[in-house]
Amino acid sequence: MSEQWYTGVVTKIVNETHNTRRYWIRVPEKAAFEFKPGQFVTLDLPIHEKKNKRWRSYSIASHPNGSPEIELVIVLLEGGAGTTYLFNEVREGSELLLQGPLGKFTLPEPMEKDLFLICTGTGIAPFRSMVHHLHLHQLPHPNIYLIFGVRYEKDILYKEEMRQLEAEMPGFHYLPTLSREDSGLWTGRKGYVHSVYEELLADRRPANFFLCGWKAMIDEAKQKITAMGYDRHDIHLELYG
Ligand SMILES: Cc1cc2nc3c(=O)[nH]c(=O)nc-3n(C[C@H](O)[C@H](O)[C@H](O)COP(=O)(O)OP(=O)(O)OC[C@H]3O[C@@H](n4cnc5c(N)ncnc54)[C@H](O)[C@@H]3O)c2cc1C
Repeated sequence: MSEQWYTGVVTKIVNETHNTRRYWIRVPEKAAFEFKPGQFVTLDLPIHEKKNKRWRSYSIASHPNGSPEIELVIVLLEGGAGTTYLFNEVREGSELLLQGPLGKFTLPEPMEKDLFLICTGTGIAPFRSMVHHLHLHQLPHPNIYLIFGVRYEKDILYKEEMRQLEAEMPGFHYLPTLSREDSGLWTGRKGYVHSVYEELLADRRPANFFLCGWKAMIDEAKQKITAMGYDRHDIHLELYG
């Protein structure tokens, strides 16, 4: 774990959806930004005098690739000080103070049980990193179910890329699930993420759960998964707030 602060330079910003942006940040002090898929960085944003009120954490959405650059995917929270700053003030070429890599939300070693990666919104970030990493290095893995909840089809992040990975990776199942889509054009899963893993685990086979996103989804998933008879040690969390 690194407690040093680095100056990163924003090299590219791309709108991923109507309210979510991808930020690429290069850290020139590091020849390669080394981290484990699933880890995060903390940004020190100039939004408050007090240090601890300036810090905002973001999962690394890219996979380790030997370069000094990482990608973050950030949703604008209305009235949120950190994301308002990132969306309104930060441009390509801007500098950001960051610390990392941090966190223990990483793939189990060895991976013996089926993996259920359950997320909402930008909670997909650490899982994108993990799945790309497994694919790139052709690492052996059990069945992986990426259950990704958003409200509408327009909110889905990395859609084409995830579909491509699913086509190329035997045992990887991509399950975007929409809670509010009612256009009639969506033929995929509807409802909340919970009904998806409940259905897939009707046989109660051994499984490992990784949950990432905001409190409401995580609390509900923890409660439902333990009610299904799984041990709390099989549940790993990355709570965004
Ligand atoms: C380890 C970690 C990794 C994270 N990774 C990401 C990431 O990859 N992408 C990302 O967009 N965010 C991520 N977050 C959340 C991020 O750190 C900020 O909390 C978020 O960007 C809001 O910051 P803000 O200053 O705009 O809002 P604040 O003013 O700090 O937020 C106000 C309140 O809103 C809640 N909140 C914030 N966003 C949401 C939301 N979308 N839905 C429901 N409640 C919310 C917060 O819990 C807080 O109580 C992560 C958080 C942690 C702890």
